[in-house]
Amino acid sequence: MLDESKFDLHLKLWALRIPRQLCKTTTRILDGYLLDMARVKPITEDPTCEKNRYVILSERVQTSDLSDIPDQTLDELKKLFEIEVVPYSLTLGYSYWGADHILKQILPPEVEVPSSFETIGHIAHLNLHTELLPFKDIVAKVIYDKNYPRIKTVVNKVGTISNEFRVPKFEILAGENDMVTEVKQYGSTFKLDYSLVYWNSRLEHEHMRLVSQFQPGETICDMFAGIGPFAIPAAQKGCLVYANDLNPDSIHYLKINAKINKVDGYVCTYNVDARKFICQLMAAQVCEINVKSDGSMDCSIQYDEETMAENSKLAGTCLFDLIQFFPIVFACESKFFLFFGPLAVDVEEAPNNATSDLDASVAGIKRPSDGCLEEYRNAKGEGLSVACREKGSANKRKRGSKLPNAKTWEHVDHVIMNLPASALQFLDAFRGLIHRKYWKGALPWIHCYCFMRANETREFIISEAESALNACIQDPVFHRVRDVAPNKAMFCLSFRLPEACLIDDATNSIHHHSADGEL
Ligand SMILES: C[S@@+](CC[C@H](N)C(=O)[O-])C[C@H]1O[C@@H](n2cnc3c(N)ncnc32)[C@H](O)[C@@H]1O
Repeated sequence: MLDESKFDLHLKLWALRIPRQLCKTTTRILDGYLLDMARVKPITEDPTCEKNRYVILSERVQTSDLSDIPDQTLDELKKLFEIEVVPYSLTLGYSYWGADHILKQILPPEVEVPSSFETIGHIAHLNLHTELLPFKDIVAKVIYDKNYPRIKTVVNKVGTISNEFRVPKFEILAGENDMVTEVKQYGSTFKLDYSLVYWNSRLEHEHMRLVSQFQPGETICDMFAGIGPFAIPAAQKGCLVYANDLNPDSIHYLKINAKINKVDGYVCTYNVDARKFICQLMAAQVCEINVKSDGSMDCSIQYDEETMAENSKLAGTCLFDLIQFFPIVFACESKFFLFFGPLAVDVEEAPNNATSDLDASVAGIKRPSDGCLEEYRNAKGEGLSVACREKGSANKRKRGSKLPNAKTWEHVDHVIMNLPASALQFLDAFRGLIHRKYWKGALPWIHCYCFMRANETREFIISEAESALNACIQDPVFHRVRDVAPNKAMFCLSFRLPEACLIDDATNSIHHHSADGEL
């Protein structure tokens, strides 16, 4: 328990009783001799007469004869009114002092007073050093008292982050047990449960820096989107965003945030592993699903029409994962055909070498109706999210911005990879992912976040990225995001995906660079 009376400071001061209408002139004349303490006004009510005021004098004025004030100043006052000096007692208590003043008195001198905390909506995250842990409750109470009502919950991280969703465990030290909050960043609103999803307020500038590089109308893929701090502002700017996260709670809040910010028609959400996400989104593929009489389904996937071996890339993909990705669905009796890759452009352009099942069904096939999707939902008993590009409103989106027409296997402008601990290791997913014969325009920019330790160099990071891609990176751009520890910094490595990563359609093989960078 904190004894708040311990912080009371009793001051014995002097005040002048003056007519109310002379307050301004008197304070001007007494400049330098008035009480000068933060958050305490030197003019106050006279409890005995409402026509008068007390002008409280500074501690420098120690006697009632006012001998500490120059005669000249007093003479000036005497011209205005008859000087009347009264004793004035002032008590500055717990509520007056700031957290820093109180904590300095409570904590042992050898312990450093915590100077700041991260604010996430109404939550204060303390992140206390080990030496402060024995005092955590009292520190939290002071932080809570001094910042209420802006702060309603004070938490501290327990242990180190070990889970793949990058969400720390928290203990609530003071205030309400409520971890659902709202944060505003550069005009976007984010709702989140801080105990379930990743959030770092310190990345605010980085989110904006990267989004400022996107142009309205561009297509963005965010492989580790969290609750949307890149995705939402990008969509607000006029981009079409494909946003993925492995944490189902992140996707839950990402969807909510897209709605809150009125860009739900422009943010397509996915909840799969990032490697699977980028493969399914950017590879040109054909998929056939057979619904069996017992409601279960069979699925066969073709890459590039004939490369059935590539099926292994999607091994373990469940149908529900797959169906999230495909904007065009055809139904034919008990079969559903999901067309993507070149087939999705237009049914009439279906290549001759499509499988016989596909050939048979292409004749007379109609665009999917809501009924068809509904049928799938019923068969599967789960929600379905497809074809998000035309629905919804976007009041906050940049006026006049046009959504891109190209499909994601034809063109993507930027790929964001913000999982600094391991994003570099996901770069291998781009090997042979894109087919030159379908791709339109420039290859995407990859923005890959990473950590660099004091004993590592930029060249080392680039060589890691190049060996994952199995290709040389041209003109890499490094941006130092922030220092995360004394010998560890977070960087963003941006580069255009090298041509050498593409599948060369003539040979149906991936271009490789030799060691000296030649093709
Ligand atoms: C460092 S956070 C970044 C979130 C967000 N982009 C931001 O800037 O706040 C990394 C995110 O990647 C997600 N994640 C971790 N492993 C993943 C994986 N294998 N595939 C997809 N997402 C993953 C986590 O759930 C987390 O939300």
